[in-house]
Amino acid sequence: MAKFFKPTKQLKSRKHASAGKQLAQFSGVAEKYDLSLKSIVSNPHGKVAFVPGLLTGETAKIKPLTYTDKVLQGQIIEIIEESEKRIAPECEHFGTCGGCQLQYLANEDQVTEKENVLKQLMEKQLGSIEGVWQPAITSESWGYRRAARLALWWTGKKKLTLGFRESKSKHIVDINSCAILAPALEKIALTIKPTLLELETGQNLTHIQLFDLDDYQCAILRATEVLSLADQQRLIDFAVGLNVHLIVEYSDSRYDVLHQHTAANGEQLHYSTDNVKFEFSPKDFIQVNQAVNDQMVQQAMDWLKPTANDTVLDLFSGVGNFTLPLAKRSKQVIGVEGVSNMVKQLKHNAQLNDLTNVEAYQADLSVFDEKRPPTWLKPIDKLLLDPARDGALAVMQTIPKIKPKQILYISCNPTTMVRDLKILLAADYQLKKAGILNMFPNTAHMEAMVLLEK
Ligand SMILES: C[S@@+](CC[C@H](N)C(=O)[O-])C[C@H]1O[C@@H](n2cnc3c(N)ncnc32)[C@H](O)[C@@H]1O
Repeated sequence: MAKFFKPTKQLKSRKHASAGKQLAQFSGVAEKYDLSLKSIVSNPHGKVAFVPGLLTGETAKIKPLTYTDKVLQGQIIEIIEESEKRIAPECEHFGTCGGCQLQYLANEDQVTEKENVLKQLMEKQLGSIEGVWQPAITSESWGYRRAARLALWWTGKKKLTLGFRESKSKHIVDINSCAILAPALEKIALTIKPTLLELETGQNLTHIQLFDLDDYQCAILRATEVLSLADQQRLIDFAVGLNVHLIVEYSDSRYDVLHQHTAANGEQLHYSTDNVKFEFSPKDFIQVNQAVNDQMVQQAMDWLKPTANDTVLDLFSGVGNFTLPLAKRSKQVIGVEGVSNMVKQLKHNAQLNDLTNVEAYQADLSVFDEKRPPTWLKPIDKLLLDPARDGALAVMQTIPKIKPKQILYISCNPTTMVRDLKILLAADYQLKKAGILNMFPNTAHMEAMVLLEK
């Protein structure tokens, strides 16, 4: 049968809508959540209406923003009937700042709702998950971020906005508080501003990166041009006052340590988990919620149970967050990571912790060439993979070649995780355990850990 090209209807832009082609406002009931915890709301337009900020069961007056034939994205005008689960947001920047959008739900309710949507997705796509579900890994809902990057936006020599992006905008919210940061980092972010405003060459500064390390805090100011000597002295005075390890890093990667914290001792940035020390550079990926990371690594070891006879493959290994705890318990561990600096860092971290049974490879795991199998591809006993949001579709092709008895999949995107798990189930693996990790409380981000066995 001939197929005819049918143009799809474009999303109506806000501009278009405000020009008179807007769908009528309506009152609707929030019926259930989607994967990003937006509510799906009943509506008279015959579309699936997604509305953020609404709890299941609530009735609200909704303004349609954009729509296609089937889907409508709406905005709350007024909540008519509130859920008893709704709580007052704690942060004064709620609604403007792009972060922490779920703070109208208590932490335990956020966890329950995230679990519910993931369970429903897995049951729908993968079949029964009876007996598989495990308790969630959680942390305090505030003060959990041990690393953060804040923007500095100058609109004149003496006008500085310091904070995070506004929701759906490039503008920066000028923060007076940020309860999501570890308290020591919040203190630096808030107290450095008056010093920055005193600088004569302050407009050279574009960002501040903050790290709450095992034994001290580090601030890295990103600069486009060298700061004047007088400004460097002002920053040194600030860093000495707060005892912060302070670095200015320039666009060409040169950097000056303006104040050396005594605990820094010329070392790199570092964190510890499972009695392993991990050094990293500011550009490397690290897990930002230490409490969840500590539990996540322990649970990975408990579920995968590496033994002294096992060869384990750790894909998307970063600087070795799972590789090195695995190496402490296994015969051999192979770590594979795409960013070559992180591969170097992983090798360095293995040495730093006297682990001699680690091999580390750089590879792009989003491609798999059947004709040129990579050097890291060899038979193994167990596989751990912790991909980025795209998941690990290409890696699925390697599974029949390496034949792991067990696979531990850690995910930050349920959609790609379920897509990949379907392939593993079709290859005769069975789901044994699954649960969520609430790595980012007060946000809709969802992480999960799943164990499969042949
Ligand atoms: C979610 S992080 C996990 C890192 C590490 N397992 C940890 O816990 O810190 C995902 C890692 O995958 C790496 N990565 C992303 N895409 C990749 C690709 N196509 N090939 C190889 N590595 C990739 C990233 O650089 C990052 O280090």
